[in-house]
Amino acid sequence: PYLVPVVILIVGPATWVEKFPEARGTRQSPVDIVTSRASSGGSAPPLVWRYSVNHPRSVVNPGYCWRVDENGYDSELRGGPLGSDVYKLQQWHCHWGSVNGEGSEHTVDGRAFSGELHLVHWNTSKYNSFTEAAGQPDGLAVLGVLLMVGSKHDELDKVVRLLPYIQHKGDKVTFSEPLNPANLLPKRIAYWTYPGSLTTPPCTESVTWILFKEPVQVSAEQVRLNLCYYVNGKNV
Ligand SMILES: O=C(O)Cc1ccc(OCc2ccccc2)cc1
Ligand SMILES: [Zn+2]
Repeated sequence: PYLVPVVILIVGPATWVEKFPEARGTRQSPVDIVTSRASSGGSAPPLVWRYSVNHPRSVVNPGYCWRVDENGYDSELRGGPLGSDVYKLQQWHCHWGSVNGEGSEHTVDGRAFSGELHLVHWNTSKYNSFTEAAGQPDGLAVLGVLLMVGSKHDELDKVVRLLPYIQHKGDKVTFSEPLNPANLLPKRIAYWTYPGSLTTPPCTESVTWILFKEPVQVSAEQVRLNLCYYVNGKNV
């Protein structure tokens, strides 16, 4: 019998460990949140945040989904699991799936959501730059917001309506319409938190994850707009 050449093509997360040893770590994200195993918050102080609203922001196509850069404008996230350090919003971005209902990074009791918004903050009490903080175990704090299909999200629409103008990787558009990132968060601010990592290479274990329990609703059209523009950063 002739020998059939067997080529095993390993792509995606399975190959990340080769290039990014951190991906082999013990606090890798995302995870499935097993709600029955979550301990109660105990006496953690309240999580508080304040964001700048009226400043120019840029929406970028980084090659996956989209990212909004805060361009260093003032903001603060403190309290909750963050000890006495003050964190600042660097950027926020989203993760969408290619099939509705399967886009989130985290799952809750095995259930995936249509998408997940990440507001990425860095520890300004201890570090001098985002890049420096991104390499430290207490360097980053990411607020995670689960997205489900429902009514249209007006604040998020300020970004979604710009997507047709950044269809290719590297495209960027700047807008000055007032936008309050706090309006992207759910009404109820109960959350799960755990020490984790970047969910994309270099998978550095530098993220304190804070995932809100209450999903936020976005319209089916908003999901479609995200899906049709961002499947692996290529416009489709
Ligand atoms: O939100 C996430 O998925 C985690 C995450 C957080 C921050 C992040 O920043 C990318 C980055 C990391 C290190 C240096 C420069 C840029 C990339 C991913
Ligand atoms: Zn993310």
